Amino acid sequence: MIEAQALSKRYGAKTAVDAVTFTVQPGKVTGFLGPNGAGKSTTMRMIVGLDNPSGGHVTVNGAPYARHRAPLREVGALLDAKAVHTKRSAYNHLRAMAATHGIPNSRVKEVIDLTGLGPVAKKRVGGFSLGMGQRLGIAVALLGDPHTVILDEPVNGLDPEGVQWVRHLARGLASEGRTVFLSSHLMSEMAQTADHLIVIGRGRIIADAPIQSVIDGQGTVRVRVRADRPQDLLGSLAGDGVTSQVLEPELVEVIGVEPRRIAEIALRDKVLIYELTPIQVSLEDAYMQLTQGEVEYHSGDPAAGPIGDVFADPDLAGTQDPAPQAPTTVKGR
Ligand SMILES: Nc1ncnc2c1ncn2[C@@H]1O[C@H](COP(=O)(O)OP(=O)(O)OP(=O)(O)O)[C@@H](O)[C@H]1O
Repeated sequence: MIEAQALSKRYGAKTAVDAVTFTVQPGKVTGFLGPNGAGKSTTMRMIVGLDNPSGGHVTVNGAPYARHRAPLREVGALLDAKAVHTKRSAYNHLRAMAATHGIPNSRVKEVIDLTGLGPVAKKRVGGFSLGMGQRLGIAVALLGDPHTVILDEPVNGLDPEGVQWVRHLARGLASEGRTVFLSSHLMSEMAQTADHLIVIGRGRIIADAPIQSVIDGQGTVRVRVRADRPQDLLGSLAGDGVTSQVLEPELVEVIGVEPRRIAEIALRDKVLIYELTPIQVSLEDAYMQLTQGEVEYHSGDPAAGPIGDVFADPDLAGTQDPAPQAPTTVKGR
């Protein structure tokens, strides 16, 4: 179990983590989500004693990380796979780590098999691909057979088989009663892996709940509608908080209006509806809504700026796919 109490980290004038209090429970996979720069890695680093808190405290399995006599057996962490720059082979790197922590060689072989590193175990780590480095980082995290596993972006660089493997690994560790805390920007993956979510924005917790509650809590209704006069229907549906997107000439997606209300308005306006399908809101939808206003580093409009200028080059005109129609917010119902 991980317990953080008013945990804070400041770097000069920047507050990276702002008095967060949370508990990561054993027997579950807890996902840690948040926009770039929200404070996820800093929080994870403080949990394993790599950064000192500016305020508050955090314990793992009842004690601060540094107080554990055999920390690798308590907590295994993958924090920065690239940090392993060594001329050693993966096998020797793991053996050295095992030796300094009193872990038998048989466990080294086990984690090599578990992480699929067998074919490259004798190769120098310096020549590893991102994905192999990531697998080695996970092997290190699992070396001490720890009760608590912390994985920062574990699927980064992994191929689809590797992504699926991490999912099964995380679920398997949790089903054995271990505490599993992992971050990822891949919402579809997180949706399949996590039981519980902690969402952080600008250093503060903005959600801490079972995953389904996070999705349901946003109260978003998304409905696909096929109609003979969709533009007329959209005009009548327009209102605050209502967003629509034309997908095909007679197919629109409406966000923010219940299906029954759409049908009532269509009936009143004599618009023929021949499909009305509520769509399951995704974790990504819920996350985007939850973190609106918490994103510090915004992406630019790809149609503008220097890249947009390239597309505007007459020599390139007509060589690009047409841009998809952006969602429109319609107001004034
Ligand atoms: N060593 C440091 N010195 C100064 N500022 C730092 C340091 N480490 C992190 N920060 C800042 O603290 C904030 C939180 O960073 P952190 O890496 O924890 O975010 P994150 O949620 O892990 O982001 P990402 O998703 O991009 O990995 C950022 O604004 C970052 O620039």
